[in-house]
Amino acid sequence: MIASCDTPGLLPLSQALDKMRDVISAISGQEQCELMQANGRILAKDVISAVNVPPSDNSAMDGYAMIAADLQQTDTLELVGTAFAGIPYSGTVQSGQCVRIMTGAVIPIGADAVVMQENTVTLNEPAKHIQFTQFPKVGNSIRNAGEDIRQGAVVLRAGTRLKPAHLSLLASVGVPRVSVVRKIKVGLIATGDELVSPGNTLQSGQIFESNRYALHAMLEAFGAHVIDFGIVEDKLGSLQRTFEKADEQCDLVLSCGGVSVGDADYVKDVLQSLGEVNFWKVAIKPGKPFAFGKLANAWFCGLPGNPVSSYVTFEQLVKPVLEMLSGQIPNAPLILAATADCDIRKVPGRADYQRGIYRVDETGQLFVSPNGKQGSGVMSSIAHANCYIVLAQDAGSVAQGSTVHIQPFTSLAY
Ligand SMILES: Nc1nc2c(c(=O)[nH]1)N[C@H]1C(S)=C(S)[C@@H](COP(=O)(O)OP(=O)(O)OC[C@H]3O[C@@H](n4cnc5c(N)ncnc54)[C@H](O)[C@@H]3O)O[C@H]1N2
Ligand code: MOO
Repeated sequence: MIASCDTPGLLPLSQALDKMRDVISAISGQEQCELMQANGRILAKDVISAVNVPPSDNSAMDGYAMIAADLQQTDTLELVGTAFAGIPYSGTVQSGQCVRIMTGAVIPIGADAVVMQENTVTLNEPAKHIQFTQFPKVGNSIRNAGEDIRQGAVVLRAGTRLKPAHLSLLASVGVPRVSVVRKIKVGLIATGDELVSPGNTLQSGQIFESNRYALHAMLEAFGAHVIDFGIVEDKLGSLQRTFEKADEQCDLVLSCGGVSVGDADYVKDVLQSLGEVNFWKVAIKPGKPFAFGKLANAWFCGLPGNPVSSYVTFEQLVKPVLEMLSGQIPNAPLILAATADCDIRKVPGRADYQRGIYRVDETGQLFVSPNGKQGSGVMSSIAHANCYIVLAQDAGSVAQGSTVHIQPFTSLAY
């Protein structure tokens, strides 16, 4: 029997993700990575700080360090020395004395406050006495030892995807390299007799293969090691052989196309013969015929061939699989409320991921409208959009002025 476009009993997206979470566990391989090369890698172990950051109390300003209580009695102190960042003052500050101090220099023993130099007057040349126009509290302009990170504290948790700020944070605790999860190996397969690579001349009935380019780029952006198996013809034997080869080498095999109910849609049959289907058909639009299962060795995701469907299912279903496999702390997509700028058509039965353009008006309010034709073959709808308009599975059409949910594309980036 041929399934109709909105067959009842499709698996809601949240349940599909739960089913994946139930069976997938993180791979165990890890490797050492120099900090300079670690951007985008996923931490395999918690990092504990061996030091305080900053290591010592130090000055936040160029100025003078003194005993704050002295400036309750007098406005002028004797200048007894200098503290530079990296070259501390070797003496002890006594009552009535002050020390010239630079930003980052260790607070001299005895001193308990710093006054920035703009709030002082140098009385003689060379300077022997400093007059103060600010009367500080204890701790003024002092950065305390350990105020950023305490010795023994967890700096970053296992599963953190390292971003530039994390790298500086790790360097600040003196870590030169980190244990990261090894790259997930992903095999990429496009299926379809009609597909030819860009650079060739199209014969009658052929189209340029395009899905692999976005999928490859998104996999690389995640930090996966991609093994590209190219375009495979719609023949059971060819598909079977390619899947077997990919299964031997990969943690995850991704195919696109051939997963629906047509006479040349063999992907599910191959999955059934080489492994097992966990689920097939999800209640999202586009992307309904998405299939998930296990081959002998690798996990398997069968993405629909329509270009927008393959893109959307990658972001909504495959990306979470990559996070699960790499033990990454899940990165829930940002959902914002926006006002529909126009009526939006929607048929109940599947959750829509319409491609939209949001804008912020002069009062800061967010508005959104669908971007052009919403067909699952219309790649320009996604290429020129900046968000998904997410309409719930049971919802119908939405009237202009209603509140809808959006997922900005920037929040889906790694
Ligand atoms: N009778 C039914 N027909 C269809 C149903 C259904 O429920 N009943 N579902 C439709 C939906 S929804 C989708 S999505 C598609 C998915 O089908 P397949 O995954 O089998 O994909 P193909 O048939 O192989 O291709 C669909 C479309 O996309 C083009 N394509 C495929 N691969 C690529 C590629 N790598 N680069 C560019 N374009 C590609 C292909 O030429 C087709 O035009 O099924 C519906 N049918
Ligand atoms: O579910 Mo399909 O709408 O063409 O992607």
